[in-house]
Amino acid sequence: KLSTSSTLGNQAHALFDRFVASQTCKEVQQNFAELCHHLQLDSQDYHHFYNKLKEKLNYWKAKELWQKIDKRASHPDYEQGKPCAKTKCLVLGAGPCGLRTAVELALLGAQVVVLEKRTSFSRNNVLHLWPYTIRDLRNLGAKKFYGRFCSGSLDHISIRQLQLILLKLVLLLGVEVHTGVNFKGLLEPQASGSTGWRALVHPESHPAASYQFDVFISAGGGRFVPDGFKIKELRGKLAIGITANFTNRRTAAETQVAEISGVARIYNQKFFQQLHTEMGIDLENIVYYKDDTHYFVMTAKKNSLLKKGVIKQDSSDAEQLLAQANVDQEALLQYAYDAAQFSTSHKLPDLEFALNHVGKPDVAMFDFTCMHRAEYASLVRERRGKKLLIGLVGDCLVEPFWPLGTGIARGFLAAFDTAWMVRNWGKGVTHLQVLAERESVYQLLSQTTPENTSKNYPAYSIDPSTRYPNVNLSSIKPKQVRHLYDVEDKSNKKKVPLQNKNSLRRMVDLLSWCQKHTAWCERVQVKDLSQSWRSGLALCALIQHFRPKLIDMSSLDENDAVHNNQLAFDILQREFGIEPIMSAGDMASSKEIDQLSVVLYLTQVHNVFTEAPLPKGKCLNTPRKKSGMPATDLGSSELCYFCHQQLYVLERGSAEGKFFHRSCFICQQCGTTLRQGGYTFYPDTGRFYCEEHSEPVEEKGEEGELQQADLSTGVQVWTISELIPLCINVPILFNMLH
Ligand SMILES: NC(=O)C1=CN([C@@H]2O[C@H](COP(=O)(O)OP(=O)(O)OC[C@H]3O[C@@H](n4cnc5c(N)ncnc54)[C@H](OP(=O)(O)O)[C@@H]3O)[C@@H](O)[C@H]2O)C=CC1
Repeated sequence: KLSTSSTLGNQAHALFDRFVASQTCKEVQQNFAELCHHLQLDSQDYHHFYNKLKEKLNYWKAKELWQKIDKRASHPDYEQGKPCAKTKCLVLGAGPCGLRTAVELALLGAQVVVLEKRTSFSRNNVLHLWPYTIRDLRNLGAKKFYGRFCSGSLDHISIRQLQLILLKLVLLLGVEVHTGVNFKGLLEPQASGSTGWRALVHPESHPAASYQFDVFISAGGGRFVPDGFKIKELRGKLAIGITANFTNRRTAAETQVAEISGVARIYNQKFFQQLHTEMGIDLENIVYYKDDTHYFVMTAKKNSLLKKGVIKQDSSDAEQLLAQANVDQEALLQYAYDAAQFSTSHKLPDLEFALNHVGKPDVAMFDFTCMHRAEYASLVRERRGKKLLIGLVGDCLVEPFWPLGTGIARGFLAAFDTAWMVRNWGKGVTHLQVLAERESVYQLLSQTTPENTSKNYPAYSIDPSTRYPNVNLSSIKPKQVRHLYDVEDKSNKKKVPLQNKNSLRRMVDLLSWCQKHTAWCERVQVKDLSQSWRSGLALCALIQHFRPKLIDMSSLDENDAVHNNQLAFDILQREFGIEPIMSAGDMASSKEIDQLSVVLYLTQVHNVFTEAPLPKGKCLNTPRKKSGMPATDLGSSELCYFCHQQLYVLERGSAEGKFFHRSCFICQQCGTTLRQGGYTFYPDTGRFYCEEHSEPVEEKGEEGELQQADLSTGVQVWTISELIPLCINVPILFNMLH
């Protein structure tokens, strides 16, 4: 039903009101389309869209919003949309960070297309907002879109409400947003030179497939990192996060219950002790926020989860520990319910779980033991003379530890920094300078807190110097980021990254380290970093030297190389999470053992046993692309199980005895990236599915062809998981930041 203004005859005003008040992603899109239709506006005319809308909609409510947007758009940084007037951007992901970046890119004058695979915004979880984010969103008209936005002293918002606000805003700015579209990879410009960079999407026939762009922003969340980016794994002490959402009926009783903006164990020992004694629930911390739901996020101790039967069986491997099959869902619901009740003194009446996007009680348990951070934030790829700037924002840049409440603040900082980078790009700054400046700024991101960022919030802009005091935009020099420029050479072969000068030195160091710690075993003679490892005895000897309880070498037969290697691989994977370099069979029988693979593997072994990386450099892991490498005989198991392309150790994941590129490990039906312990495997067909698609669906026709096409486009894969043992003390960090 249209509101009163329509009865007065002004349908456009009513349509605008309806658009502003929309409460689902679908409603926003439909109401926007209707508004455009009614005003005869072409939403694809991105350059003039906003101004034409302003001209045609002479409505006081809209004008209030235009004032805010105009004020922002008049900032000198945007130069009235000139810097990026010729820039075309593709943003992957309509999470808060993708959408916030899209706003900035549109203000810079760029054409912006956003792709999002979900069709609804269904995340109840609530984000903590730093003061600058509240101000930023208010200045963009957040309160016009969502009246409750940060009223009083509130400093948080549910993810879905934030997405709704930003979606409305980007649409008004002429951004195209396509939901229900899955980004599958980048398509290089064609040989004929007739096309630029495009995206491979599903459904394949979607119009977004023909969009050509020169900037690609990946904001696909924690699980989506585009090819080419190195990822650091930050391994901390075991940290198990639980989120729970309960329906908020907004009754007087509910309104009165106080929020908990961060009760950390060392500050409120009595509370946690009582919780433990009375309920058997042992937590490190707990946060409670009210929004559309009553949202709780807590870090729980493993023992209490085991005692309460939430986790069925103990395991030293966090992934196994929290694998779906090892979690009793009912017990988890009870645990979260009890924690919520106790921490609010049982004052929330009729507590009922809110439902998540699949209609189940919205409670989830997450592993924060390992968190990921991209080693760099940007790169430039050039093919057939066409350059593409790629940037990461949001969780895929720095995965946040949710209870710390830093995620969205750092997410927005990165969105601004990325916009600044695109501005430089649009203004024709050389690609190495663009990258060097972006990386100089990125250095600061992980250390930012509300205390060490500028307090002059009104001055905040996309210019990093307005936000980071004393930032040095040229702390990284263009020559230091050459490796982030990925260009094919004239003979059309991919460039091989330069070998690190220190590599040789470090290989010698690694060899002597191995010799020193295997010298005790007469049966082992380490002469090199390849053939000497064939029998498996050298590896077993290393393990016995450092962890004598894990292995008994006296029982091993030198001639049973398969068994020895398997034993060593299993121990190192189980105890330290080091993935095998190849199958034990191939290690024993392949013609030549690849030295680089052995070096990379032993480097990880060295790091876990000494708890320090090799000196003189961070790691030996030189990223390699699939093509353009010197030919090495890596044996048959070195092909990816899924795409049959060559597979190097750093790209490798394994499950069910299969080896594959991590990026190829996707659900056969929906293409979602699969996680260890979060898939279903069908031995008969050899196929893997996500948990939602656990029934094998017969593939036929176009669907089947698409799967083939996805894999055969040969997007380069050189994502690297580097093991960096970092001791993150969660409660202490938590306290520092709250
Ligand atoms: N407190 C909490 O519980 C949570 C908080 N956050 C917070 O949200 C904030 C912002 O996160 P942000 O970085 O924007 O990421 P988000 O995860 O919010 O958004 C990314 C979006 O991109 C979609 N996507 C991923 N891969 C593809 C693809 N290949 N094609 C199309 N769409 C894709 C994702 O869908 P899908 O999700 O289906 O993969 C998701 O909707 C952070 O502050 C983070 O801390 C995020 C998650 C939970």
